[in-house]
Amino acid sequence: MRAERAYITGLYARLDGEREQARARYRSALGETGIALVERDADVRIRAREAVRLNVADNGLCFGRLDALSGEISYIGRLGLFDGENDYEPLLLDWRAPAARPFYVATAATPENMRRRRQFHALGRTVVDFTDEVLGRPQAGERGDAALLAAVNAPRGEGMRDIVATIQAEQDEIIRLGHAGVLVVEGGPGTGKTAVALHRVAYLLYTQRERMSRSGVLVVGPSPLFLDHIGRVLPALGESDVVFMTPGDLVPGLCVRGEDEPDVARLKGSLKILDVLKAAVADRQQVPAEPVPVELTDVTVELDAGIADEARLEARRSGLPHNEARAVFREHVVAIVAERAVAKIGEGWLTEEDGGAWAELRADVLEELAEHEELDATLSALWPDLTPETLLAPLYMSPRRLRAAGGDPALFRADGGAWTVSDVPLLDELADLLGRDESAARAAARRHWEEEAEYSAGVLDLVKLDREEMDEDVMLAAEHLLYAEDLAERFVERDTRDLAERAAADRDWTYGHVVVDEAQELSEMDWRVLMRRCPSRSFTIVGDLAQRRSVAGATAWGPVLAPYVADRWAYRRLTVNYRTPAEIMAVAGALLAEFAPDVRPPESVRACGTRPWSKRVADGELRTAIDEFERAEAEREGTSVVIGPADVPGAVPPSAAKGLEFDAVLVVEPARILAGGARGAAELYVALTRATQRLGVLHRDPLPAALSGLAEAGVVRAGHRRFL
Ligand SMILES: Nc1ncnc2c1ncn2[C@@H]1O[C@H](COP(=O)(O)OP(=O)(O)OP(=O)(O)O)[C@@H](O)[C@H]1O
Repeated sequence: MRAERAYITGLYARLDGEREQARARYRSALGETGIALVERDADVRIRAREAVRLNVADNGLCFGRLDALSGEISYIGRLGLFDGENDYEPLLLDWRAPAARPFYVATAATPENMRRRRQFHALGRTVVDFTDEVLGRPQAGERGDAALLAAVNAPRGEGMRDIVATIQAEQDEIIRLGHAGVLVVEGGPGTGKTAVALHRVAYLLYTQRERMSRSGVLVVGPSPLFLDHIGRVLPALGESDVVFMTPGDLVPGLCVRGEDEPDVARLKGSLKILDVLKAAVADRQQVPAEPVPVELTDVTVELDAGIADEARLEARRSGLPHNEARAVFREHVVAIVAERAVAKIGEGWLTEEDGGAWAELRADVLEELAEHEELDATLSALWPDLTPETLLAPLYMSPRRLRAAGGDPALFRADGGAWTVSDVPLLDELADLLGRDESAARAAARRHWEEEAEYSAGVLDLVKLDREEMDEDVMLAAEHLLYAEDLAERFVERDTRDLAERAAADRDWTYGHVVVDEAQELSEMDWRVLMRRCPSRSFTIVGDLAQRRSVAGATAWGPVLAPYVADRWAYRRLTVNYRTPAEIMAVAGALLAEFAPDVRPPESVRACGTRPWSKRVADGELRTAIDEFERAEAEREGTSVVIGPADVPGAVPPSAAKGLEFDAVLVVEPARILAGGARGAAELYVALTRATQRLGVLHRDPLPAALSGLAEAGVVRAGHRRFL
């Protein structure tokens, strides 16, 4: 123990030394002069990142040691440290380094040329204990799991923690999997799917740093609460090039939380909606019902349905998106209108021989048409410039438009722009179908330019204020040389925002890797958005079909992925539940057997010695019973939650608890959760599997049969703690 303490104290000393150097480099980068601002910003950012990387390791810098059969010893930790004075010998191996792998996968039966695994337990920077496993000698059980059990039993605090010290072999295999394409990881509740996916991100960022830190990683999770819950894990591993989003945030500028009724969500989530969107765009490409007169100086011609139809055909044939095809439409209308006008004007006084005069006439007419405001207005009415929002909102609000596009009447809503999460993939799809609205882009560029020029003019004004203190000649020269707009141009420099910020704001950003959590909830249309964001198809998809709540979600992975990668995707299963103790999983498992008899529940890694309980309450007693639970939990360490139907005060619906966990969970009115919609059983299953220690159920209606394994509260059984 003394030797280990000394070694680990030495590691912290080395870390402190490196930190001090990194801070000094950061400070000097901040003060750098004589280089361009852009370069300095980049340098500062690199140095800041270096300092952050070294800052993450204050707790559990080193958590293990491996002794190989060859006698070689390595220490494993959150980051790599090298001995600067001794040929850069590794002092501490980064957990992601290939040489650290045996630490996670060696077992008594397959020792991977290792003799012993040692796991340290620390308080702050001090090692207080360690456990040893001797490998290569078959023994009962796979691993001496003291460290794992301590980790999974510990009370939960703010957010999820990383699991680097106790990654299990089946998890490690997934984290390090060399598969470059789509990987689906399935497993029951609490099997560490989220933890594994996040550690895989850290691993990919470590092994493919160059590529990943250029393009970043996108993590998609079910709710902002969930993203908060997992938000600490990657920063704790020193990673920051990661963007977190819910499906409602996938289109920049939108932050949508509302949901549609299940039937509408199903319609919008299906690929069949694509035909409706295409037809809705086509429906906005009109021909005039009555001929529209186009008045020119010398003649008036008519823009009739025939002309518009011909031009529309050409524009559609161009294969360009709607807004870009508008130029083709315009060009054809103008060409035909011009021909008619020229023929009309020249009729009777110009002959075939008057080639030059015809050409001149045509040029005059075209010039007039180019600036013709009424024609412009007519063209805009026939083929309007559209944004996804200005197409979709009026479509929802108009039964006529819906009918014309072949949309289900159920898609109607009075407030067209009250976006729901199911609208987000439709808006994203429309961005492609409509193409760029160049006028908007140009206006934005102009605004940007004007703002910059204004800022520069402000700078010049400031300079002028100082004029008394400046040499008059120098001042004049500066004013003459630095026109505001020139100055603005100098300020238009490379974007200096963080990668995560830039990526989140840019619909055309393509990520190096995408993690999809609770992936069973995503609709076919959601998958299209995600695939567009990652053309290289590098995905870690984690989910559990049995926990699916959304009617538009996946019932199998194959059909969801086939349009993008055919059958070229890898599948892995996780089988051990690290969250829910065996006693609670037994109850949840009985429910699972009822609604998904083919799915095997995961096996809990531990029992907690306490049976989950139920209590029947009379109508007026529910509130008091909830209060009682909350009071009892407030006195304990850890976290708790009440999960129930939306109308129970103080309760959160199961959907809001998705992916989260709490030390204690009180489920209220399970029969109503079960009966509440097409996926009620899955919702109740999610609710029951959130607890790491204690589960209670309060009910007024009779308990669903599947929950008969609960102990009735008030009955004290030998060996079981009493609740309430
Ligand atoms: N190897 C491990 N060591 C310690 N804790 C672990 C390990 N694997 C998972 N856990 C813990 O188990 C709990 C459940 O993990 P996680 O939330 O990733 O499960 P999940 O499969 O995503 O669950 P769900 O499907 O219910 O959302 C977390 O507290 C996680 O830290």
